[in-house]
Amino acid sequence: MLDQAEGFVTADGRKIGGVVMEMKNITLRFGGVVAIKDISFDIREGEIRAIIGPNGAGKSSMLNVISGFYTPSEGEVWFRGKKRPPMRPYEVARQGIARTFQNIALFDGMSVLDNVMTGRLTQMKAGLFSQALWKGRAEKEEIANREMVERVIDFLEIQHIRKTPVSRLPYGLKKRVELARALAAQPKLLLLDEPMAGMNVEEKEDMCRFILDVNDEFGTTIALIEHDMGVVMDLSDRVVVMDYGKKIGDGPPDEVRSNPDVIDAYLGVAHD
Ligand SMILES: Nc1ncnc2c1ncn2[C@@H]1O[C@H](COP(=O)(O)OP(=O)(O)OP(=O)(O)O)[C@@H](O)[C@H]1O
Repeated sequence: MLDQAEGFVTADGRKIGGVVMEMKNITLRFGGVVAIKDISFDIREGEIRAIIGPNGAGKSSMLNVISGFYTPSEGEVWFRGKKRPPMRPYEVARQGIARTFQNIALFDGMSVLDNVMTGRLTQMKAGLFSQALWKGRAEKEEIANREMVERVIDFLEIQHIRKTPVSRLPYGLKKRVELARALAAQPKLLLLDEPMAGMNVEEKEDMCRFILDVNDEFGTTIALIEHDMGVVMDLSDRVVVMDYGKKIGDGPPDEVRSNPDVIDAYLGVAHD
């Protein structure tokens, strides 16, 4: 085991680094509904962190707090050693947090390539004015953007559909294009909202492999919500379990699997 401040080594020998994101005593209310009740957990550099729980447990709300879509009613969000003030989602994206959505959010009429290019928008520094003044700098940036996009397209094996409009793609490939767009932003933290939802077994296997490869090859820290327990247990280094807005478990998959509260609340319950 390494020092906890520096990180730790998982049972299968993966090295996990220091804390990248810390959620401290987060509470989120919607009027009278308390979606998240005083939850704390952290996300460490290089890990795959899952958030699971039955329907309505508060998982999406939590992901939306991390991505800046919701500002918590109470508690603090710390990212890379700094307390994060309330921010708009685009500002959070600029800090290096990218996400995919439960219901695919791509530009249907645009090609795969153009969709993935939009992932670079948060990275672009040269505005219209500086593009006019410093053509060279804008050109350099454009080349770097293209290079990153090509690398991601190659990596996720979607070269053959690069010119295809997204509307013509089957569901599993659309999900992969969404992953590509998020990855094109070179995020420090990648949030995946039910990346396997609605997929058949083969598509799930592919997506699983790509998530592991992204984590491994790009070193990307990943936090995901997923309903498929098999997937969660196979993929994740650590799992947070939520139920009725509370945290009822937090630890490596094996530990969480044998936690009686988790078995009661989630694993023993049939889930679609
Ligand atoms: N915008 C909102 N306004 C009011 N209540 C909300 C809102 N979003 C979520 N909630 C409520 O907060 C609670 C947690 O919902 P959330 O969608 O975060 O759960 P979840 O674990 O992601 O569920 P699922 O697995 O069904 O997606 C639920 O009771 C839900 O009805």
